[in-house]
Amino acid sequence: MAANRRGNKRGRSVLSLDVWEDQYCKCAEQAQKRRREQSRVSKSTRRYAAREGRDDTLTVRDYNAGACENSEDVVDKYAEQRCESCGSGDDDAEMVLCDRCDAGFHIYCLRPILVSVPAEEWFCPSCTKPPAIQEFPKIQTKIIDFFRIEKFSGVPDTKKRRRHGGILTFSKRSRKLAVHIPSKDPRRLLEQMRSLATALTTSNIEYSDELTYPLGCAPRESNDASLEVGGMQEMNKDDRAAYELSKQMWREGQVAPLIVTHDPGQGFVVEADSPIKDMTIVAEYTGDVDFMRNRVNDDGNSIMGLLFTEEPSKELVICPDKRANIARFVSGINNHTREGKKKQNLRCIRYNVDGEARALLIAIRDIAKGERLYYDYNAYLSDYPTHCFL
Ligand SMILES: C[S@@+](CC[C@H](N)C(=O)[O-])C[C@H]1O[C@@H](n2cnc3c(N)ncnc32)[C@H](O)[C@@H]1O
Repeated sequence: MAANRRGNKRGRSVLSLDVWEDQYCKCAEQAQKRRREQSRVSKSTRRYAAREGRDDTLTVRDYNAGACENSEDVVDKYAEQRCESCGSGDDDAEMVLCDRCDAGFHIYCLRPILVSVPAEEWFCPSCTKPPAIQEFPKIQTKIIDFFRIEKFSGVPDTKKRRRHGGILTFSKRSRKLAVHIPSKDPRRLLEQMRSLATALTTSNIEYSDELTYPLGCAPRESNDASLEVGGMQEMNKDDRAAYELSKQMWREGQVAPLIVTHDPGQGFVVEADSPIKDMTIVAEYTGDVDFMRNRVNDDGNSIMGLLFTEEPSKELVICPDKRANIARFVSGINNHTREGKKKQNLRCIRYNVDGEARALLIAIRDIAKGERLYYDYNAYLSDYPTHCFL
C-alpha cells in the first residue's frame, strides 16, 4: 500500500479552537504567562479565533499586542481582509496574514504555494527577501565531500544483467523494480549532484540518503513495519537486490539521472536528465523519523507518512526539514484535475525492509529526458490540499 504524502490527519496546521483554548485561553493570567514564555502566536491564529466571533476573543485581544481592542473590533478588522494577490476576500480560512504588515494572501495564491496556514509567525513576500539560491561550487572534491561519496566499486554491467534476466531486468509483466542507469559522462554526474547540493544548501538541509532517528524524535524501534494496518508490502528477493544496488550506487556517486532546478511557482523541482524506465527506483524518501503526534504544528509542506498503525500515537512520519535527499524536492500533482493526473510519473510505495518501513519513489511509466517528476501526495488519503497545485 502506498503512503499518502504527509500522513497528516490534522488536515490543517491552524490550531483548532479547542487546542487553542486549552493552550492559550484558560485565563488571562495564564495567557500573560504564556506570552512571556512563547513570544508570539501568529496573526493567522488570532484571526481564526476572531473570525469565529468567540468569547475567547478576550484572550485573542490579549494576544493582540496587548491592545485593549474589544472582540468586535478584532472581528471587524479581519473580516474585510482581501488577498493581495487575487483581490478576493473569499475563502478566508485559506488566508494567511503577514505578521509584520498585516497583508493577507490566500495560501494558494502565494508562489511557491503554502499547503496550510502556518501556526507560527509568517511574513509576506514584501516583508521577506526571496531566498537567494546558493549555487554550490563546481569543485569536484567539494561535491564528493558534500555527499560523502564512497570509493566507486565499478559500473554494474547492466546490459549483461538484463540479458540474463538478473536483478536489473525490466519487465512490464513481472513488474520487478529496476535500478537507475546513471549518466556515463562524469561531468554530467557532477552537474546533477551539484544541482542537488545547491537545493539542499539553499534550503539549509544536510544530505542524508537514510532514514535518521535523532534524539528527541521517534526511536528506531518504533519503525516496526508489522504494525502497519492491513500489513505493509513485502520486498521480494529481486526487488530487495535492486533496492540495495540502487542505494550503493547513490553512495558511490553513481546517482540517478536527475537534475534539480528552480521554478518561480513551485520552488525547487526535479527533472529527468536522461530517460528513466518504468519501475525504476528513483529515490528513497529520507529524513528524520518522528511520531506524527509530535508534528501536528509543522507546516506539513514536505512531511511524508511512513507507518499507519491501529494506535494513532504510534504513527510515524518522515520529516525532511533537517536531513534529506532528492526525494523531498519532487513535486506533487494536482489530483483534482485530469491535467494534474496526466503529469504523474512516479508513485510513492512503502515497503517492509528487514522489518522496517521505507518509502520509495518508483517510476510508473517511462519518463523522457527533461520531464518534471511528479507523484500524488495524496495517493491513499486526501488531506494534502493539492487542489491548489499548478
Ligand atoms: C515537498 S515540497 C517540494 C519541494 C519544494 N518545491 C521546495 O522548493 O522545497 C512541497 C512543496 O512544493 C510546492 N509544490 C510541490 N508540487 C507543486 C505543484 N504541483 N504546484 C505548485 N507547488 C508545488 C508546494 O509549495 C509544496 O508545499
